[in-house]
Amino acid sequence: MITRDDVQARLDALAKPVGSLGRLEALAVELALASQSLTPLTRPRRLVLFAADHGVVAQGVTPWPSAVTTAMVETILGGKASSTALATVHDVDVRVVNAGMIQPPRGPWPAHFNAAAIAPGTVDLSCGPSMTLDQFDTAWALGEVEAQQAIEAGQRLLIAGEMGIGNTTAAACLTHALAGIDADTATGSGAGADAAMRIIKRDIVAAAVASLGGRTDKAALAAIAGFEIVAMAGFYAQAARQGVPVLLDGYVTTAAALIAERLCPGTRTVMIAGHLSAEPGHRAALAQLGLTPVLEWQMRLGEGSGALVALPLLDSAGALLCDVARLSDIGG
Ligand SMILES: O=C(O)c1ccc[n+]([C@@H]2O[C@H](COP(=O)([O-])O)[C@@H](O)[C@H]2O)c1
Ligand SMILES: Cc1cc2nc[nH]c2cc1C
Repeated sequence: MITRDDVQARLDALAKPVGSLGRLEALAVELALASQSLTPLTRPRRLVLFAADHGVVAQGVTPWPSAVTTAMVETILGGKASSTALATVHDVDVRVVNAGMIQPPRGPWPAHFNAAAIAPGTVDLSCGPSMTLDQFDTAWALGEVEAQQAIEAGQRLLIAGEMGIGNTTAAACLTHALAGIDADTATGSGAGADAAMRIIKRDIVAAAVASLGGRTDKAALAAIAGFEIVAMAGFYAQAARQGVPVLLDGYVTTAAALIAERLCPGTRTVMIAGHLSAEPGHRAALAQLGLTPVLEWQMRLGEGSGALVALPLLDSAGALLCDVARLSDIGG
């Protein structure tokens, strides 16, 4: 078991004044602890993008139609999305998973696309449970298998990203239920809700979580989650089981991380927070997991984009631990 003191001692012994690399040293500590290695690797790495649709879109919680989920997945598969541009420039392998879209992307599908769709979108969570327990288990297993395949392919760092119109409503419900913040703080503008739409969204979040009566067991979480969110939770849990670090993206991936930590305590030990999303509940969600974001850049895209922008800083932290001589080796 590598402790914080072990990593700090190694950093302090390097050929540099103690503490001279500031926050980068704190990030190196996080990476070493998450990897349980004093020489952690950040390559090769993979982004798995989970996509799904949300029945609650029918309530007017987002200005975008569900068809945009499909259009964006087609753009991602075509390598023309923000996420794929960032993944390419940072040497990140990409896979795309249809966890439950209403309309699958047009074929032909490339080999890096997993077409396993649980259902054509969730049930509207304002009308009843968004998914069955069986669907929850299937979504969880989908994420677990993606993580396991990535690890068996030699990936040393994993990122989950998501695409799903309406999924910030599910994320707000989960954060309200699991991070102890009220519905108003948990509810943001998502992909562009205006003030009136945000009030509708907040009231739906408040009512859905109130109907759980304080429960946060698997059945309760299944009632308010989305297929891509549960799949990401399974992905994180499997990465943790294998001791492989995960770099979190924004509000939606952190909602998945909260589910993983609730159902598989200890999953958070492999997590590093890439950035603080502009969604107002994100800070509390990260605090619940004991995480400090690398960047605070007011990003709110999803698709793994915030994690990808933070990634070069993680590479820098890893390079310190792997490639810098000790002061004692240079006669200092
Ligand atoms: O994760 C975040 O921090 C985040 C914040 C705002 C929006 N999003 C993305 O926007 C979409 C959901 O927004 P909405 O308003 O339709 O719920 C979904 O595709 C997410 O990837 C993601
Ligand atoms: C265009 C668009 C791209 C996205 N990527 C992630 N969420 C998104 C939401 C929209 C609306």
